[in-house]
Amino acid sequence: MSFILAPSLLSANFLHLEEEIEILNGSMADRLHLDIMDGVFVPNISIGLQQVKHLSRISFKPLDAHLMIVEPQKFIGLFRDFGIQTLTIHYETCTHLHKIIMQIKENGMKVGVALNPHTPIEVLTDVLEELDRVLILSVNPGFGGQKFIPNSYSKVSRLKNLINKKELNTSIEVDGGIDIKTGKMMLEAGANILVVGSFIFEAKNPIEMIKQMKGL
Ligand SMILES: O=C(CO)[C@H](O)[C@H](O)COP(=O)(O)O
Ligand SMILES: [Co+2]
Repeated sequence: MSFILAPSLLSANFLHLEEEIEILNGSMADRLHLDIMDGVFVPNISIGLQQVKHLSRISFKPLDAHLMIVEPQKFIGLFRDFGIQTLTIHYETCTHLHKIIMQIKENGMKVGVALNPHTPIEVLTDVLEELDRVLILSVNPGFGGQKFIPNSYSKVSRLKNLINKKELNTSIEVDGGIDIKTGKMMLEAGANILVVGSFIFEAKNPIEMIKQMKGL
């Protein structure tokens, strides 16, 4: 099946990020997923803006930023300057969601909206036309290595139906607890972008694991 594989750097070795990026540069990964956390929207803090700036200089892969931060609109220009290709914001952090979506597009980036596990897909009905992708969180955001929430399967398949009904080609990205088994399930449900963190970085040979996943 043709799909996009985006390793999440969250589970990489943060003491050796440069080497980790070099490994990914030489792998079959399609894109790189950067989890940005603020300790407010989610109970964790990950990488900061300076790290994103430097990572973007050495990555050969296009970069996606998954913003788990309040007031994401404050940082749109900075992420654009760092060369981020797709900026994904959380529905739950945006009072003026439509306005922020348009600001991201005006800044020349592709735009995604992420939904927490408890947030129904219907909240996006009136902005779906504006989106390049919807990110379905299949764990509660904040940490890598969590267990996949099975309800995400029907959520993706309902979203796929809504996208088809509206005759759109919006991408569906799934993030959290993805491995060979859950990844296959989600592709069957209608996802076309898989974000994979711990399953790749905790593998004995991450390059081989990426290759194996690409073969799904
Ligand atoms: O957004 C995230 C957590 O909030 C991460 O992208 C996600 O959890 C990936 O890690 P894993 O594949 O280990 O679940
Ligand atoms: Co993520």
